Amino acid sequence: MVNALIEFNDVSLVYPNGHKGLKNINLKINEGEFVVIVGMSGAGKSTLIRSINRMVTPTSGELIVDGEDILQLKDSQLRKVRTNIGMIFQSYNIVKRMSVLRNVLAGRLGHTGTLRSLVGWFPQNDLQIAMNNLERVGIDEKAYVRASNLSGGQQQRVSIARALTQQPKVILADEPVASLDPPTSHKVMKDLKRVSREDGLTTIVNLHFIDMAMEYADRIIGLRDGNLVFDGPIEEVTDQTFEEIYDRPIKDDDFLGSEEETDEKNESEQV
Ligand SMILES: Nc1ncnc2c1ncn2[C@@H]1O[C@H](COP(=O)(O)OP(=O)(O)OP(=O)(O)O)[C@@H](O)[C@H]1O
Repeated sequence: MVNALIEFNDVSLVYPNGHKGLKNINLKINEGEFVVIVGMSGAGKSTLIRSINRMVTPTSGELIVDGEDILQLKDSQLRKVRTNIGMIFQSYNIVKRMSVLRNVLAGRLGHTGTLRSLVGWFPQNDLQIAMNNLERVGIDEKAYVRASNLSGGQQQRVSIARALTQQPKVILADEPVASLDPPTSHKVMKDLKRVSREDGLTTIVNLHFIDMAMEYADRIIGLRDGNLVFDGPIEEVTDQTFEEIYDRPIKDDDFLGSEEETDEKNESEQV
């Protein structure tokens, strides 16, 4: 049976300045789904994603994550829920002066405890989990390299490996490829989709290019001005769907473009 892992019931979020970031959102996301959220800049994509681990806090409604209304949780309970949610950001959020492996091991923090990790002591099992995840995204040979020496695409793979090492149920990815060139963007999205599938993770990704959304989503959620204006499987999505979500005709700029091969070495040199 498919269970809803995440459920928004009439969720709204009003920012302190009075701006309505989310307006009465009703939404169910099932275990194992790969959902892409699309919408114009300012539509509320980040707000929606960041509500799920309460990086921002909705001001009304009910937001159930893995059986708990996270809007009712106290700090310690919230920390527990967050260990089940891996986060991937546009800017990678890795510690550049530390090794790749150390960055990935940070994914074990919720399991191992901060004190142990501060002194750099991780159980052998954690090391194995981290190395295995580096291997899965193809950068295990970089484990002992300083993270600052990696290309953008490689740094984003480190952050994917870190999220996996957390052994979460949910991955939230907020514009994960917005800083990467088109071919690297496709490679990173392919990795993310593959590992999510392999681990049966529920994955929610914000993307702002139509072709990327169409290529990787199982299901598209469209936001416009804080409202949910589309929710359906990829098979039901047409150009017109995007025109309705964007409230304007589609333009060339809405497409990221070519997936053609790139030389990752060149990419490393640029970063
Ligand atoms: N802390 C804040 N205080 C007030 N308004 C905010 C705050 N954060 C976001 N907003 C506003 O809420 C709306 C939704 O922002 P959000 O970042 O969720 O949009 P988005 O769809 O992710 O856009 P983008 O693609 O540009 O990142 C925007 O109008 C934004 O200006």
